Amino acid sequence: MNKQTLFENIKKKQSFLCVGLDTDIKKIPEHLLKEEDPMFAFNKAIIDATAPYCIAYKPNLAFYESMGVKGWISFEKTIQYLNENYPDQFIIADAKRGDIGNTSAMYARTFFEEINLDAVTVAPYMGEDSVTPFLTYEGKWVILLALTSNKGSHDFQLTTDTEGERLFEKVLRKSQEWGNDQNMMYVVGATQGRMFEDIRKIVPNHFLLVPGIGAQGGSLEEVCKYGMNKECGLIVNSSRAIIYADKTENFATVAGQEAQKVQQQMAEQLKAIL
Ligand SMILES: O=C(O)c1cc(=O)[nH]c(=O)n1[C@@H]1O[C@H](COP(=O)(O)O)[C@@H](O)[C@H]1O
Repeated sequence: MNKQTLFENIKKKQSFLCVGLDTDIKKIPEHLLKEEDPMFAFNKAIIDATAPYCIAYKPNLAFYESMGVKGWISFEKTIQYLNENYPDQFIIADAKRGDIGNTSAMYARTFFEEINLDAVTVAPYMGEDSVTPFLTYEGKWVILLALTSNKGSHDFQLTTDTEGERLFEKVLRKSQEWGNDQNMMYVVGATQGRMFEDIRKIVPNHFLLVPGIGAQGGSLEEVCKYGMNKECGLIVNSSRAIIYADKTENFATVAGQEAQKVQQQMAEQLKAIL
């Protein structure tokens, strides 16, 4: 999916919500455990209920890989279900990969050839040759970790070099030599507040993937105030606050209602640019 189509979908849906499919077998409603594939059954119900209110889904690979082969099958079935039934959804593999060039090429093959995803999250730490193999696919996206939502972002990302440049700023600046706003996005945590101002000085036109509203307490208003650009430029993720809002047989309906609440807040914010 290209950037223009993504923005068209945002305008159409009045939403820039990404529902995070962090499907934990220990947290899904008990009645699903008797299904042949409980993780897929959960995802399917969540997707059907939330799809009108979001423009993207982000399955986090850790949740699937922790279940071994079974989890990988649930992951593949979920992607296939999305591709067949909701082709306008932007699908992100939250995998946080990156390795020496030939290994990164294998990761890219996994997510862009073997399984048909739009984007994959990539850690920039190993540098150019670890990122560029993901960028050789037309219409696919690399989402580079820049300034993450967690406490540990202070350990490296927010530290400053001798010239006063912070590490996340170096990531934003340097990576523009490898890709552009048509094939690269950046992860910026919703918990980072006013830092979005500094980020927009370096990458005014790129889309940002923003996790951290909901369970991690980040503010959607603040993200929009400092991070939104004229093409929205934001895909804001919420996982636990939506998918585990209810643990009863009614879970999917409640997840849909939670997604709709976020969508309504987003529609308000979009008035500033539309
Ligand atoms: O890459 C990510 O998506 C990510 C980066 C980041 O800085 N912080 C962050 O929370 N995430 C992911 O975003 C999701 C957040 O989930 P909730 O806190 O439940 O909404 C999880 O899948 C995290 O792994």
